[in-house]
Parts: sequence; structure tokens; C-alpha cells
Amino acid sequence: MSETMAPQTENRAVVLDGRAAAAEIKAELEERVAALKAKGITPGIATVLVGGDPASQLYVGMKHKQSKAIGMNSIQKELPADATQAEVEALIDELNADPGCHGYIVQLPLPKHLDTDAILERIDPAKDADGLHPTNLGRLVLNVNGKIDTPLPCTPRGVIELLVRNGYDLKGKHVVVVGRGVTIGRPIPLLLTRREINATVTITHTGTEDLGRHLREADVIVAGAGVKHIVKAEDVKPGAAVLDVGVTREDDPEGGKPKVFGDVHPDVAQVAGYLSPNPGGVGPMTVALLMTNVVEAAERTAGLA
Ligand SMILES: Nc1nc(=O)c2c([nH]1)NC[C@@H]1CN(c3ccc(C(=O)N[C@@H](CCC(=O)O)C(=O)O)cc3)C=[N+]21
Repeated sequence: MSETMAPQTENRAVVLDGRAAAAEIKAELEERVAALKAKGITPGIATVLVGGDPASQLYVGMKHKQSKAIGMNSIQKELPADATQAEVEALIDELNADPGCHGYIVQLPLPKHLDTDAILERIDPAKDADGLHPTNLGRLVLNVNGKIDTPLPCTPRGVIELLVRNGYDLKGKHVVVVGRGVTIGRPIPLLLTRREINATVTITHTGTEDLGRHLREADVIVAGAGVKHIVKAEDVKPGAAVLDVGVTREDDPEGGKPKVFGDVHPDVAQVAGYLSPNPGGVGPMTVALLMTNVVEAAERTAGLA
């Protein structure tokens, strides 16, 4: 054997295939869409894109393509990068009033001159496809979702669905979340600690001392800090489930396509028991649950929920 050869390694982790789980969800949604159409209601999803950021255009395009594939109506709204606060708010008001739009998202990030919080707060909470409107997050904190039907945050719901659909039981497990952002770190503990899931959660962040000490105690790691390879193999308990939610884009100095990195180092596959790849893990789940939120909103208007 040549000395320059890499040591023999074995990826022992079960792959948490987000494309496969998302395909399952979409097949289920397709039937629910057909049932709504039989009642004369076609669920409509809209996106608001301000400015032409190429990554955002790609993501928005993906959402529309997949929504159409399961029979939904898709409404694509675009404003120029220099759109005013009033123009964006007028578009929000239009979608709130449009009975053909059952749910929508405002693609983030918005250009810096706009007041993002004011725009997101203006969305009708019943049409909040992201599940991140203050009213809906408040209901999540109050844990009234069972009584008042309200959309749940897509990415946290996607992480949990990905585990559950792979037969992983979270009951009594210790989940360590890396990152405290609004997309994943802040909302996911609220879902994980509901009685029907019953996990125990530690949230870590840039102020955490000795992150590795917490990670090594985790049965499940949810990495959503947006820091390239912050979760390393030596910090993962053998057999743990590791979900990679992070996205870090690095421009290619040679001028090629930007490279995308997750929060989880590739060597983790040799230690973890379950691992969500990135891409192909939580990303497709987020999109599937975005569509789920809109179909559920349409079902509520139809009195089917
Ligand atoms: N209001 C709002 N809601 C969002 O949900 C939202 C947003 N703004 N702004 C941007 C982020 C990013 N995001 C992604 C969703 C799916 C993939 C996804 O499916 N990615 C594929 C790869 C796609 C590719 O790059 O080829 C994967 O992980 O396999 C990626 C990124 C949603 N976001």
C-alpha cells in the first residue's frame, strides 16, 4: 500500500435521506391537494422576492417547481432591489387579501434598507408559510397549537419529521442544538419539548464555553450555527444522530461556482449512528414542510382541518 494513501475509513452512519422523506411528504400532500381540488379549492402558495440575488432566485424557483408538481397554484411576486418599504407592504396587503393565496413567504434576507421585522409582522398569521410570524411563534411558546390551528416553523418541523420518518424515537433523548437563530435554534426546543416528543434540549451558541463537552453528551446534535464544520468527529458520541442544518457559501477564488459547506465535518460519518447529508438532508425537508403549511392553511379555509 502506498504511504500517501488515506487511511481506510468506514462510514457507519445511517443516512437520513431528506430527499426521500420529502418525496414521501409530497406524495401525501398530492392526495390532500387533490381532495381540496375536488371541493373547488386549489391551494395557492406565493413567494415574494425583492432583488435578484442568485441564491434566492434558485431557492424560490425550487419552491414553485415542487409546488406545481403536486398540483398547487404558485404565485411568484418580484420587486426590484430598490423597492421601498411602502411598495413591499402594499404587496403584503395584496397577498393577505387574495383568496387564491393560502400561504406565502417573503424570501430572506431582504435588502438592508428595508425593515424586515415590520414586513414579516404584516403577514396574515393564517397565511404564514414559514411559521415564523410573531403571533405563530407566540402560540408555539404558549403551546396552544393543538387548540388553535396555526402553522409551525418549517425547518424545526423538517428536522423532527426526518428523524421520525427514519424510525428514530426522540422520547427522553438529549438533543444539543448549535446556534440560536430564528430559523432553527430558537424555535426547535419548543417543538422538541412538547409532551408528544419529550426530548431534553441544550442550546449552545458563540458564548458557550467548551462546546465539545456539550456535544459529546448529545444523543442528537442539530447543527444550525452557519459555521463551516463546527461539529467535528471527536466531539460526537459514537452512534449519535447528527443533523446538519448549516449553510456556508465560499466564493471560489478561481471564479467558479461558490462552494457550499455544512456545519458538520465529513468525518462525523465515521462516528455518528445517523447523519443527515448536506445537501440532500434538511434542505428538502424545509421545502416540503413549507408546502405542508400552505396545504394545511387551505384545508382550514375549506373546513377540512
Ligand atoms: N422566508 C424564508 N423562508 C425560508 O425557508 C428561507 C428563506 N426565507 N431564505 C433562504 C433560506 C434557505 N432555504 C433553503 C431551503 C431549502 C434548501 C434546499 O432544499 N437545498 C438543497 C440543495 C439545493 C441546491 O443548492 O442545489 C439541499 O439541501 O439538498 C436550501 C435552502 C430556505 N430559506
